[in-house]
Amino acid sequence: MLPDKDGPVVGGGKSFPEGEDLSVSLFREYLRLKTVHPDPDYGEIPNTKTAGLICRVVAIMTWEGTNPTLKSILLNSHTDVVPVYQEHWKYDAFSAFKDAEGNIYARGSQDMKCVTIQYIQAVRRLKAEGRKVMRTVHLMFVPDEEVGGHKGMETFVKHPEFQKLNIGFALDEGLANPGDAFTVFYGERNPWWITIHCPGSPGHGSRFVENTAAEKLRCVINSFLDFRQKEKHRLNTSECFTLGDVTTVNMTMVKGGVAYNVIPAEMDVSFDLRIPPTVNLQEFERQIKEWCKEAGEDVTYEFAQKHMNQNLTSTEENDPWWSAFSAACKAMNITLEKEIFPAATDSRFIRAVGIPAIGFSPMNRTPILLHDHNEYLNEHVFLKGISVFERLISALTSVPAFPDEA
Ligand SMILES: CSCC[C@H](NC(C)=O)C(=O)O
Ligand SMILES: [Zn+2]
Ligand SMILES: [Zn+2]
Repeated sequence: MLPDKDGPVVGGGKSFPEGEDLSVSLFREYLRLKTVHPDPDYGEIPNTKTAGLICRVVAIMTWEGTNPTLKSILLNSHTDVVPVYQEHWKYDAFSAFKDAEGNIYARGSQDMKCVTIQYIQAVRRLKAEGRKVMRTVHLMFVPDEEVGGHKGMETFVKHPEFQKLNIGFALDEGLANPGDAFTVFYGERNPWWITIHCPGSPGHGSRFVENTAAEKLRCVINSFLDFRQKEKHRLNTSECFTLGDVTTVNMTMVKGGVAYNVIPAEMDVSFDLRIPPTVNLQEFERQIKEWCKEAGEDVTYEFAQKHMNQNLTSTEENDPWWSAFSAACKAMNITLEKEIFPAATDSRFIRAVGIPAIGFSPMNRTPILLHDHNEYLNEHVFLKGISVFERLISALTSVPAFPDEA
């Protein structure tokens, strides 16, 4: 249940700084909760901690529409945040310190505790104005997005409780935009995390042993990094490309060897690949197979992540959801920049079950600081975002019934 009027929802009974907007106080209060990996505290669930169980909570708040049989709107946000290197922060990363310019420093201030509170406050304001919505709104708070979403959204989208929500359209996180425009994401690159195993002949470190693991490893690394160079060049020489339009390749782990003078029997290398939805994934895997074959005998690969779904959310003007979203932004004089999200969010699981989803965190004139040291968000940008969500929620909940919903 959402409260009807302004009043402390989080941290009830606490006094907030005098003169501060209540929404800002609630935001800072939420930032102080340590939902940080590797041991996020998702709340006090009786007996789970004492029983030594791992607690993963999905919370849903519902604002029922006047026509609850119609498809609903999902406002999704994750509750966890990534760890910090506290020594590199100007302030305690969980104190939500606000400086003289109104910049609020905290882990999660951009990713994505701001959006969570903005959703809640937008709904609260609409309700306080006595507004009714035609389509039902669900606010969903999910754990574990930052560690791949396996025990969070990936599992939950397959649950009957999720299906019962009858979601027609979803909003989820986006990224800040340093300029005046706001960025919206209508798709994501597929993450592939791959390890290549290079076995070879062992022997004494003083000899020219044939068929060594290192020679194969070198060949594999060259193939992947040559491709990386080409993609980087493609990005840097095209005016209209963003990171989401090219494949990134990063070598992130190398393993192998036991001593200076023992030629190892195996060396392994791992890569983080992010592949745009326009790439033919089967062909790309064939290319990887070819690189392994060229590297030598018995070079094999295995995936730790291999996402194959390439669903995109329509941003055509004749799409009713997009048309409502973009018209609301136009009415607010907001310029939108449409992009493919370069990393992976919970939207990929939502799109994979056929629900259109837009990644949107309303933060313009803000440097992209997610996962970075000194992540911050200005309170005025944060407050503007609440008004933006008010308009968007009104517009999306008013999308007329489709023929199949009547
Ligand atoms: C592949 S699961 C990991 C998810 C993580 N998401 C973000 C937004 O950093 C990533 O893209 O690495
Ligand atoms: Zn996030
Ligand atoms: Zn994140």
